[in-house]
Amino acid sequence: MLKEAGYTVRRDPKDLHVVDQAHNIEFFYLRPRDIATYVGSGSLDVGFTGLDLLLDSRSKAVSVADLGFGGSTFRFAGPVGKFSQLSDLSGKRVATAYPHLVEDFLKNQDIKVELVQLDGAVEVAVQLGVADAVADVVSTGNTLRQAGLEIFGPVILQSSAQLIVAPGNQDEHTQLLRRMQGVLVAREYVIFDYDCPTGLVDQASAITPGIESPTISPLRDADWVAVRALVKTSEINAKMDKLYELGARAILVSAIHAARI
Ligand SMILES: Nc1ncnc2c1ncn2[C@@H]1O[C@H](COP(=O)(O)OP(=O)(O)OP(=O)(O)O)[C@@H](O)[C@H]1O
Ligand SMILES: O=P(O)(O)OC[C@H]1O[C@H](OP(=O)(O)OP(=O)(O)O)[C@H](O)[C@@H]1O
Ligand SMILES: [Mg+2]
Repeated sequence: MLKEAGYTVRRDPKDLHVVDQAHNIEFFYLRPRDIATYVGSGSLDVGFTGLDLLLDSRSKAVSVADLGFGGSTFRFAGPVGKFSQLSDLSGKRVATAYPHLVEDFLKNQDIKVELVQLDGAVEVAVQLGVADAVADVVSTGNTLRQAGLEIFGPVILQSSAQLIVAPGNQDEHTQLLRRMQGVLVAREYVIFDYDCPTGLVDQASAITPGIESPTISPLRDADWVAVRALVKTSEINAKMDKLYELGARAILVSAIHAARI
C-alpha cells in the first residue's frame, strides 16, 4: 500500500530501515508486537499495526484510522464440546500471546482464569497439556480446527490494521493518511463506462449513482448517451447484470490507479 501511495519501500525483505528522501520520511520495519510500543513512547511518529496488538501493548499510541484490511477476530477456543459459555472458563488455564487484551476483557466480565502466556502457535497448548483453552487470533478458523478446537463465548475483539500515532502527534500523519485512504478507495471502487439509451438515463443513474452523480455525455447518435460512474468492486457483476437487462450496452469496467474522493 505504501508503494502504491508513492513512498519508497524496502527492496530486500531483510532491510529494517529505509529513507524516503523525496518525502522526508524514514520507514522502520519492526516486529508486529513492537510497533505500538515505539509509537506510544514517541520514538516513532506514526505506525501501522493491528488493533489487537495496539490494545495488548497498553501503549499510549492512539488509532487515527481503520485501514480496512488485515481483519481478524480474537476468540476463546477449547476442545470440541468442552466449553459452551464464558463462565465455563472460571478457574481454568487459558493460553494466549495477547495476555493484556485477554486480562482486560475478562476483568470487565468478572471472570478469573489462570493465564498462560505463550509467544505463538498457542493452538497446540491444549494438546500439549499446558492449558485448558486458548484465546487467539482467528481468521478462517483452519488452525483451530486442525488442533481439534472450537470457538465459544463472546467475540473478544474485531481487529484490523490501524494507522496509529504518538499522543499529541495528530498533525504528523495527514498526508500519509490521505494517501493510504486513496489507495483503499482505488481498491474499493472501479470505473463503469457504458452506453445507455437516452430515455433510460434516469433508471441507469439509479443503478450507478456514483459518489456525487454520474457523468452523462452526449453521443453522436442522439438516441444514446455515455455514462461514467464509480462502482464498488464488490458490486461489479450485479450492476453489470442490471444495466444490461435495462438496455445498456458496451459496459466497460476499469481499475483505478489512485483516487481521492
Ligand atoms: N491469519 C490471520 N488473518 C488475519 N490477520 C491476522 C492473522 N494472523 C495474524 N493476524 C494479524 O496480524 C497482526 C500481527 O500478527 P502476526 O501473527 O502476524 O504477528 P507475529 O505472530 O508476531 O508475527 P509472525 O506470525 O510473522 O511470526 C495482528 O494484528 C493479527 O490480528
Ligand atoms: O484462523 P486462521 O485462518 O487459521 O488464522 C489464525 C492463525 O493465524 C495466526 O497464526 P500465525 O501463522 O501468525 O502463527 P503464530 O500463532 O505463531 O503467530 C494466528 O495466530 C492464528 O494461529
Ligand atoms: Mg502470527
